[in-house]
This record gives sequence, C-alpha cells and structure tokens, in this order.
Amino acid sequence: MVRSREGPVDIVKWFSLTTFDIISDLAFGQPEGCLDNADQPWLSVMGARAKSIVWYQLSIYYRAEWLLKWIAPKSLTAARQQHMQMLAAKVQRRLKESSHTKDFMSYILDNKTEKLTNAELVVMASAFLVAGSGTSARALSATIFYLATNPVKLQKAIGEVRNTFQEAEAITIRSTSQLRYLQACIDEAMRLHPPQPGGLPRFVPGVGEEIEGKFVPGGTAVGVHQLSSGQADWNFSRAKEFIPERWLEQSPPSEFAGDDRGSRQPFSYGPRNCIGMNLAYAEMLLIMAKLLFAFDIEQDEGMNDWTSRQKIYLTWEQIPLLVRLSVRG
Ligand code: HEM
Repeated sequence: MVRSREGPVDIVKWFSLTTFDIISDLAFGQPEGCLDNADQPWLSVMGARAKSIVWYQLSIYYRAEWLLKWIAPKSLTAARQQHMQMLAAKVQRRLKESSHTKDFMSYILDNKTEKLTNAELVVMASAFLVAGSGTSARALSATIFYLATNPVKLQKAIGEVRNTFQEAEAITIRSTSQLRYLQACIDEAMRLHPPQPGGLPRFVPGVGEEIEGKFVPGGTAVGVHQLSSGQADWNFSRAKEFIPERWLEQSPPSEFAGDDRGSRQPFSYGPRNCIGMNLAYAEMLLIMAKLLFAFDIEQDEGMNDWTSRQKIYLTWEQIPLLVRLSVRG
C-alpha cells in the first residue's frame, strides 16, 4: 500500500492499478503485477484507446470509416493497435498456461457448444479488462474525492469502518457487505460522477415508440445521459450536494423521500446492463474499507475542481487526483 510520507499520491492511478490487477486475476488467472510496476503500459494505452473512440464514432456517424486513417490522431490509432496486441498476447499466454483456479476464461473455453475464434477471444478479453477495471477505479476515485471534500461525511464513513472492524484481517468481501453508510457514499459518488457519464445509445425498434409522451421514429438512437439525470434538480433534492444519507432508509421519511432514485442507473438498465455489478460493489467496498481502516485521508491543495476539470471521451479523461494518506494514529 502507498504511503504519502514523500508527498501526495495520485489516487486515480493507484485505484486503476489495483482494479486492473484484480480483474486480470479473475478473468485470466494472471494478476498483471501492476501494483508492483506502476509504469507498465496498460493504463496509458487504455486511456489513449478511450480517447480514440470519439474518432470512430464520428466516422461511423457520417458513414466515412475510410476517412479514419487520415483524421484520427496517429498517436491514438497507435495506442489502439498496441492495446489489441497486448490483449492478443494476454489471451495467447492464458491459452498456453491453463489456470489452476477457475477464472472467467475457464468457463468460456469449457463451452463446447459455441467455440470462439481467437479474434473473438481478444474482443472478449478487451470487454472484461476495459469494462471491469476503469469503471470501478473511477467510482472509487470519485468516492474519495467527495469524502475528502466533505470532512464530516468522511469521518462518518471512517467511523463506520473502524467501529465495525478491530483488525484488518476481518475486512473481507462478506463482512464489508454490512457497511451501509460506505455503500451509500459510493452510490452518491456515482450519482454525481457516474463512471459511464454519457447516454449509452439504444435504437428505437420497428416503426417507432412513444417515449415520455412523444413519438420517436424507429431507428433513432436514444439514451439517458447519466451525468445530467444524476444532477437534475427535478430528480434529486439538493441535487448538486454530496449527501450519502439520501440512499439510506430514514424514518420519518426525510427530505429525500421524493428523490427519483431510478433516474440514476450507473450500471445501465435492462437485458444488457452491467453483468459485473455485484462484483463491482464487492470489490469497491473491500478496497474502500481497507483504505479507510488503515489511513487518514486529506485532499491535496488545488484539487477542489477535480470533477469539473476533466473532459469526457466516452468515459472520463484520467487526470490525477492528489490526496495525502497517513497511517492512522
Ligand atoms: C463501478 C463499476 C462499474 C460500472 C459503473 C459499470 C457500468 C457498466 C455499464 C453502464 C454497462 C452497459 C454498457 C452498454 O450498455 O454499452 C456495463 C456493461 C458491462 N460491464 Fe460493467 N460496470 C462496472 C464494473 C464492471 C465489472 C467489475 C465488470 C467485470 C466483469 C464489468 C463487466 C461488464 C461487461 C462484460 C459488460 C457488457 C455486458 C453486456 O453487453 O451484456 N463491469 N457496465
């Protein structure tokens, strides 16, 4: 674990390294060793790959994929290619060395009814690694940001963890499921700063459908913009404030009883929503509980506008969030 005796640490980077190692281990039976080698290429390549997606979307929208190789910045195209090569190498390594424990790949490879080609396995690897690491790291970073900028809530979350556990070894996936306040902090952070901030498009089927009282013709792409719906005053009371309590049952019903909780769906909704949601909560609660148990946390100067400074390229641009961690007194 990182200590900031030498100064602040970029918590975005350390969460990203942690979640990448976890998903790599679960999916491929091979932790990538990112926490021991913070300068490995995976994170930078994945960041550049995310940025390159806007060029693909643009060219698809205008039906001009052939233009891509001229308009997309070369560095982004190169990062995308490097990412695919690294994924292909990872898949090959896993195919050569069968895993001692059951990983996600075991189930895919054991499936004899639908055998996947190498190319399909690489795309599947990409889905697991990209969907399963950056998203959780983003939610964790946002939770730390909002806690560090709201010291009263931070103390409440720390209190819950330290009163529940007397020793670090007792902090497990099973035992952290009882941390209601911490879970509410994560939910509130994902409301204000959803890891997938945009509206994931879906096409209206057939000739069209009525949506919210308006007819929308078939073939139209529709979606609910998560960042906007999470922060809309008509969905949430005191919408711009970080108030984890709104996610907890309260009696008598609080001022948040009228919140439209369903308007916020960070894991999407319906048959193609996130298959990793339960895993994500388990992983986030475990990481966050261990961090708050062991460290006192303070935000570094100049970080107050962290959320408003970053751009969105399908997902958030990765800019550092500097915090000071000191071993609890
Ligand atoms: C806070 C953490 C996470 C968030 C906010 C999140 C969010 C999402 C969202 C919004 C989608 C729908 C994407 C779309 O419709 O295009 C999705 C899909 C998916 N997620 Fe997650 N995710 C998280 C963690 C994970 C984890 C840990 C895994 C690990 C396995 C994972 C695996 C997937 C996969 C494989 C899909 C595609 C499902 C499908 O197409 O049927 N996610 N996720």
